[in-house]
Amino acid sequence: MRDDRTGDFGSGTAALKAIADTGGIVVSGSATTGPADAALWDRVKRRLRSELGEDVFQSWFARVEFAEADGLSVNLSVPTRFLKSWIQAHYIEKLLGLWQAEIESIRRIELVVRGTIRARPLARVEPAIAVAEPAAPAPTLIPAAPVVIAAPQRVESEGPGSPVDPRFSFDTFCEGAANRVAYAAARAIAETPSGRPTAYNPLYLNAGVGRGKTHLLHAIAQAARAADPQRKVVYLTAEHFMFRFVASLKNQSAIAFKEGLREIDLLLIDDLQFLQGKSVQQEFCHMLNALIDGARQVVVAADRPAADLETLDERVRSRLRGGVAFEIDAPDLDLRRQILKSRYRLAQNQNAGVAIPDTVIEYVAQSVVSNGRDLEGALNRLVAQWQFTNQPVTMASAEITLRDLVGAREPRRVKIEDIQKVVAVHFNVSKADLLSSRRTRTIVRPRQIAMYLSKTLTPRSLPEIGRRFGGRDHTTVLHAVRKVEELMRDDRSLAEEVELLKRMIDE
Ligand SMILES: Nc1ncnc2c1ncn2[C@@H]1O[C@H](COP(=O)(O)OP(=O)(O)OP(=O)(O)O)[C@@H](O)[C@H]1O
Repeated sequence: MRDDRTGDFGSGTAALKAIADTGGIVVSGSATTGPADAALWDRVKRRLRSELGEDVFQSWFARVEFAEADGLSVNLSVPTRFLKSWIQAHYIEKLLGLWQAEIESIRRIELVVRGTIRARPLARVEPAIAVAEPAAPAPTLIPAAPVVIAAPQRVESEGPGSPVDPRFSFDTFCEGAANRVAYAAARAIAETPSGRPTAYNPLYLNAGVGRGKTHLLHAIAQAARAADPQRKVVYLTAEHFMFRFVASLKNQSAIAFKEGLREIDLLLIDDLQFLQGKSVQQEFCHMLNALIDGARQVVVAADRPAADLETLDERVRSRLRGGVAFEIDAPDLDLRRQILKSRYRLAQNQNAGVAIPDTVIEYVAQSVVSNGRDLEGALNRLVAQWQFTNQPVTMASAEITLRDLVGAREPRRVKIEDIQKVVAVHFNVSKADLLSSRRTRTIVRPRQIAMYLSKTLTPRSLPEIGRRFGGRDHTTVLHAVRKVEELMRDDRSLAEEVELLKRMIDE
């Protein structure tokens, strides 16, 4: 903690000096914090800034805070796991060196993620960290109404139906392994003329939240009406059905209500799990029987299999069991990519100039694995971040914005084989190419990146990494590591690509 100018220890740093003078043995208390330590940290930051440049400093260190220090270690706190692993991988030696210039006895820099921030409502977006602003602005509050992708334009369906959202069409529905059968059945129903119900009657769609049940029902309703405007198509949520039924009893129009329902050609019932009440369920059962027996098509969607709808009348359940049930699974990676890309195209049409790098879209696809709604929510947040901060969306800022959707996960032990596999697939080369002595550019760069990742993600030594890459010398590995670091400093998109690879390896 010597003052650069005087060579003396600054005033107020007595505690740390005492520790340093005892060769790292803590004299009193296990750690010290105070204005003097903050001054030391300021000095380390000044050095970082001048050695790394303002841009790099702002990207990675502007939100790092000094927590505490003892004679052996310095604890710094960072806002995210991402930042922790980034600094750990790239700057830990530099930090250690700078701290040792202040206190010789320091042996370790500990990075701690600050208290996990509670899940925020979708409307709140934190500022990006990877921006060259002098200080991070306060969180920006986005108006609660959806501003990014236009709000649904609801239109009333004919007769007793619930509103249908024109955006939820077959054109905007992405098909994948998780929903292929349900999608095919939905299309067949929409295209089959009235009076000739399909083999799936009733069709029962079961899926966890946000997996596209409502979207498919709305798509069927719209496509069926477009194919035959005379066809009586009604989309109804179970709640809407209950509301209409109870209201009709009250105003003594129950008979007209029941007759109206029985004339339907195609009935689509959503969220059946919410159907409550004995008389409502009885009426529902009568309607189901009348329609199916009268060769009309019925489609029902719920968030669980019919057998698990415990509050549902056994007669309704049994009638549903007489049809065909399909489940929509959680989207796999390919479907997640499709959904994101289609939503991103929509967002681009509605927000001129919005730019989210491919690597960030891929990051979202890899890390938000739950359902279509969360994917949409993630994309909305990124577009909102871009709108409200006026800063480009980067991998680092996306990680912060989406941290509660992505969910915390302990890093797992990475193997060199995993790295070679992921890098080979990503660059479309074979693992044998990576280990070979071929020196074509298309192989050399992936090989260097794989070596760099092996050095930063595993505890393996340079000679060991060299051995695992076809028996190369440790100096070759060192050269590769330095080369990739140098390239990443000048080429942000390469840096993001490498960051993406890290995440894929950590999957
Ligand atoms: N395969 C998909 N293709 C395109 N968009 C999808 C797909 N799956 C889900 N989505 C989108 O995700 C959001 C949620 O879907 P939807 O409302 O249909 O889910 P749900 O299964 O009805 O969920 P819940 O039971 O919570 O109502 C919608 O905006 C929808 O467009």
